[in-house]
Amino acid sequence: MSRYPTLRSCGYELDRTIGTGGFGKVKLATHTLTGEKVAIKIMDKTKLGKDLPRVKLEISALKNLSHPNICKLYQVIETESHCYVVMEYCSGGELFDHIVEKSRLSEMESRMFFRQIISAVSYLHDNGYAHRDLKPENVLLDREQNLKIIDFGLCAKPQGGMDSLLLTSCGSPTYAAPELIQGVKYHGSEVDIWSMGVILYALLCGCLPFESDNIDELFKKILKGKYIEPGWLSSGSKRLLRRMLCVDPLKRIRISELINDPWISLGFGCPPSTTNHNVDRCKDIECLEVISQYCEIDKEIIWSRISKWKYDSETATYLLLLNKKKYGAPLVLKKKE
Ligand SMILES: [NH3+]CCCOc1cc(-c2cn[nH]c2)ccc1C(=O)Nc1ccccc1
Repeated sequence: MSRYPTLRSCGYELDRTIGTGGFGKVKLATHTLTGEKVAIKIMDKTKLGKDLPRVKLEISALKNLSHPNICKLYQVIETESHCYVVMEYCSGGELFDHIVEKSRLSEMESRMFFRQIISAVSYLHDNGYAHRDLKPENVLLDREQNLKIIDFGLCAKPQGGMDSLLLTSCGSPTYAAPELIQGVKYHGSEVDIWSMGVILYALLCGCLPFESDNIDELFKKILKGKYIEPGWLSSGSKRLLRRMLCVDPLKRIRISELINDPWISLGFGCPPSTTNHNVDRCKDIECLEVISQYCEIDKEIIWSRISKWKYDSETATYLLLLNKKKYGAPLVLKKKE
């Protein structure tokens, strides 16, 4: 008997655990109607305590965000004891494992991945959010090696917009900016740039710029901002890393400069895309037709309910059908038993 009967009754068949985090675990599952694989983050509300508001924050952030490099939200299921967040399954796993597998990536492959991170983070910042916990474990790959940023449990939407200061110290020290670990007031956008610098270093070098088993040693290294520049790094990548891993947040490169940095456009001839994507909120007649025939309800009535974006079972079915269409899979729903 499944430990989570709610999920089975909501149309999901659970599979193996694919991750565990501060808030609970993430399990692979199959959406019965469409046959699509999903990742379900399972949180026990009775154990979340003071972290419950962060879960609510992550869910509301994900409901407002729609970008090809941000892990999609499909459905939120809440019971008295648990919260289930149904998300996009990223079959390529963690970027971290991809780097370890290849020991380090070529400059071109690093650039291909890093441009996608820039595109997602600039979209985040433009929408008033800072992630604040960017690290290779929170960067996944889908089946086509597109990059997907996850875990918005520490994201912030400063009340006064991205120019107002934050104070909460959060995220993983290894990737955390000097001002964040010092506990001084900081701008969310600036700490994200630092973490992106740590990720770019990991892509190009196959190791981390600041590491130590001793937390005090680690803090000292971060506050000093000194790291090894392996011989294989090009002058362009060294210059960019120095501008991102700059201890003084006021002198650190800004996202607008990063987008236009020449190293980022090398071989692409143009900066990464920063346009706002809401392709998932489009009205797709084909997908509506499939749901309409299945439910025997007029497709305009179906659309009037889906376009409220309640992230209920109808939202999940529609978004998963859109996924199937994008990958050229047949648009069918499993027959009712
Ligand atoms: N560090 C990631 C482990 C948890 O994995 C996920 C988390 C989320 C997630 C968590 N919060 N928000 C989204 C969404 C998707 C996955 C996922 O697909 N993981 C995976 C897939 C294949 C192999 C290995 C791991």
